Amino acid sequence: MTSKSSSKDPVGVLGAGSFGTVIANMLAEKTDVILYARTPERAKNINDKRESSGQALHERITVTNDLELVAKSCNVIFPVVPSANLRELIRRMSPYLRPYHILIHGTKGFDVSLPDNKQLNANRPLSRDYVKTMSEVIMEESSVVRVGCLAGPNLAGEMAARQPAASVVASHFDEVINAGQQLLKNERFLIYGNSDLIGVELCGVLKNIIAIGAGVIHGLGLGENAKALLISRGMVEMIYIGQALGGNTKAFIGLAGVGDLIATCSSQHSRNFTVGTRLAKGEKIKDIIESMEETAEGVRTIEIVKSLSEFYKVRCPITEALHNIINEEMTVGDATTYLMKFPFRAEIDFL
Ligand SMILES: NC(=O)C1=CN([C@@H]2O[C@H](COP(=O)(O)OP(=O)(O)OC[C@H]3O[C@@H](n4cnc5c(N)ncnc54)[C@H](O)[C@@H]3O)[C@@H](O)[C@H]2O)C=CC1
Ligand SMILES: O=C(CO)COP(=O)(O)O
Repeated sequence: MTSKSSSKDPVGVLGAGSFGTVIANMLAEKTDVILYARTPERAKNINDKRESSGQALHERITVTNDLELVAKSCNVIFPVVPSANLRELIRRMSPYLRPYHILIHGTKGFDVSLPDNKQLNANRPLSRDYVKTMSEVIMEESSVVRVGCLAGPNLAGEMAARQPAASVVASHFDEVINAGQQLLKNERFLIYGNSDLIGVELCGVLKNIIAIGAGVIHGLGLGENAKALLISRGMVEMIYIGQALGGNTKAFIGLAGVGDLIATCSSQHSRNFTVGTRLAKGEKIKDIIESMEETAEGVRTIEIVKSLSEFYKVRCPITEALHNIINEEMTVGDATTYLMKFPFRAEIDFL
C-alpha cells in the first residue's frame, strides 16, 4: 500500500460542526485543509463568512461540498460527523476512496444496521453483529484499511479557546498514529498513541452515557460525593460492556477513558452532561433534543447499550436507570433510589 501523498497535500476534514471545525483549525496551523460541509449552501455560507459553528476559520481552510475533491486532494482525512450519519457519508465517498487513504475519525458513537429496516428497540437484545464502531463502518463501506480514531478529553469550546489539552490517536497501524501525531500535535495539544483501536473507540462512545448520568446528579444537586460514586461505578460499567464488545481494559484507564470521563462529567459545556442536567429538572428528552443545536451522542448510545447489555447479559445499572428516565418509566428520584439499592458485589473485580 503505497501513499500517493506529498507533505504538501492538504488534509481533509468531513463535518463542519463544533468538533470538525476545531480539528480543521488545528490542522490548518500546519497544513492546508479542505473542510467538507454537508450541503452546497452551508459550504458557501461558511466560505463567505469565514466562520463555522461560532469559530473563525483559519485562512488555510477551503470549504467544499465535493467529496470527490476531498478524496482526490487529500491522503489523510478526518471524518467528524455524528455517528448516525457516518455510514451514509462514507458510502457516498467510497467510489473515490483508495487503499492509500488514511482515515482518522473523531466520532463518539455507534452505528446500528438492522436487517429488514427494523428499528432499534431498547427492550430487544442486540448483538455486536448489528452494532459497529466507526472504524468498522469505514472499513465495511470503503477500500480503506488504514483507519484510526481520535478520542480523549477534548471539549470543543476549550480547544477553540486555545486551552491546553491532549488526546489519543488509536490504530493498528503505526503510520496512522504517526500521521495523527505529526498533523495535530502542537505546543498546546499532546497526542498519545494506542494500538487498541476498538478499546479507545469504545471509551469515547460509552463515557457519554455516564456524562448524562453525572448531569442528572448535578441537576438534582446531590453533591460531589454522589457524582464521584457515579463516575467510579460508571467506569466499571464501561469496562464490563467494553470487554463484552471486544475492547481491552487498559484503554479505559487512559486518557480516552477516565480522562474523557472526568472532562465530560464535570463540564457544563458538555452536551451530554447538559442533557442530564435538563432531565433532572423534569424536561422531556424529546424537548431537550429538539431545542439543542448540537449532537448529544449519549442519548442514542443509552438505547443501544441497553440492548447490547441484554444480549451479552452484562449488568449495566446506570445505563438501565437512564434508559428508564428517558422512556419515562422512572422518575429521576426513583432512578437514584434504584441505583443506591443496586446489589453491587466486590468493588474491583474486572482486573
Ligand atoms: N463537540 C465536542 O466537544 C466533541 C465532539 N466529538 C464528537 O464529534 C462528533 C461530531 O460532533 P460535533 O462536531 O460536536 O457535532 P455538531 O452537532 O456540532 O455538528 C455536527 C456536524 O456534522 C454535520 N453533518 C452531519 N451529517 C453530515 C454528513 N453526512 N456530511 C457532512 N456533514 C454532516 C452537521 O451538518 C453538523 O455541522 C460527535 O460524534 C461527537 O461526539 C468528539 C470530541 C469532542
Ligand atoms: O466528547 C467530548 C469531549 O471529550 C464532548 O462531549 P459532549 O458531546 O458531551 O459535548
